[in-house]
Amino acid sequence: MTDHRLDVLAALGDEVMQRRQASPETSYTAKLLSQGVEKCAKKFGEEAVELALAAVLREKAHTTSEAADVLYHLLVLLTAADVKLSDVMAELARRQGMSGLAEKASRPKD
Ligand SMILES: N=c1c2ncn([C@@H]3O[C@H](COP(=O)(O)OP(=O)(O)OP(=O)(O)O)[C@@H](O)[C@H]3O)c2ncn1[C@@H]1O[C@H](COP(=O)(O)O)[C@@H](O)[C@H]1O
Repeated sequence: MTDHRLDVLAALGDEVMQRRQASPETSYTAKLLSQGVEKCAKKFGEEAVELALAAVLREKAHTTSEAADVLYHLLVLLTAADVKLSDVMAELARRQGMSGLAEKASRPKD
């Protein structure tokens, strides 16, 4: 079943990408992007830790809001890293139907 609320993620992804052109004075996203991929990666990592802690503490409403922060900061990080959300979705689609164990076994060995 398709949940059309997932369209919010794609729309936010477009908005975040457009913020590359915006002023850091008026846009939080533009401010983060102007500080480079390292700053965006740091923010993403912090938000991910906050999400993990909320989940471990079984705080459902807090986990929901931290997950929203993580998704937003993931979109900012992807933009900073010049990676398209559509390419991430294509990778997920490619994996669909394949067990995680089979996917792991199919990875190239170092
Ligand atoms: N979804 C979000 C969103 N989620 C979280 N955040 C911001 O992420 C920040 C995280 O909080 P922190 O206290 O950790 O950040 P901080 O202390 O301000 O940052 P640092 O000093 O650590 O750099 C907050 O300022 C939140 O407002 C977001 N900022 C923007 N968006 C959306 O992004 C779009 C573009 O927003 P602007 O770029 O601000 O126009 C809009 O649709 C917004 O709703």
